[in-house]
Amino acid sequence: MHSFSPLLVVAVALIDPDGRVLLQQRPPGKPMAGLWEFPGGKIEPGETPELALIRELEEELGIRTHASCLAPATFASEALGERHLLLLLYVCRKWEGIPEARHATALKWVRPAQMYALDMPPADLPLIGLLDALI
Ligand SMILES: Nc1nc2c([nH]c(=O)n2[C@H]2C[C@H](O)[C@@H](COP(=O)(O)OP(=O)(O)OP(=O)(O)O)O2)c(=O)[nH]1
Repeated sequence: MHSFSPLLVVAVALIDPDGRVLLQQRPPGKPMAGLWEFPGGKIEPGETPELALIRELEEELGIRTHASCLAPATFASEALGERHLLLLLYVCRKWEGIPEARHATALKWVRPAQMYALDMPPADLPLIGLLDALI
């Protein structure tokens, strides 16, 4: 029987009071370098999605949030080389600290409609319209 072992990734749309969303640019040397993505990363064994996201936000942006501030929004399902990516997208409007690019090349606050003009990973493209309707 074929065994399905997806790559589980958790990511978040941080939304500011003006309805803009934070994107970060993937650094050189990583797959999909230069593309604009939602902050997040792989869920490590034993982690819940929420704890993985809280950890990634601290590591990547130096901000702190709480599981109760993370609302499940939608997901992406996409072939990724030999693997299959399942990306769980949360939204978050409440955090502590000011995001700084600790891993990314750059950060950018954008409205969902502006995302169509940016290079984003293929899995993210179906998420843009959903975010636009949600915010
Ligand atoms: N964070 C994030 N990853 C995305 C998005 N869209 C998308 O296809 N991905 C893919 C890219 C990667 O294959 C995977 C995330 O893995 P990663 O390597 O960036 O995560 P990580 O922070 O755990 O990285 P590392 O420790 O392995 O370097 O998900 C997105 O919007 N945000």
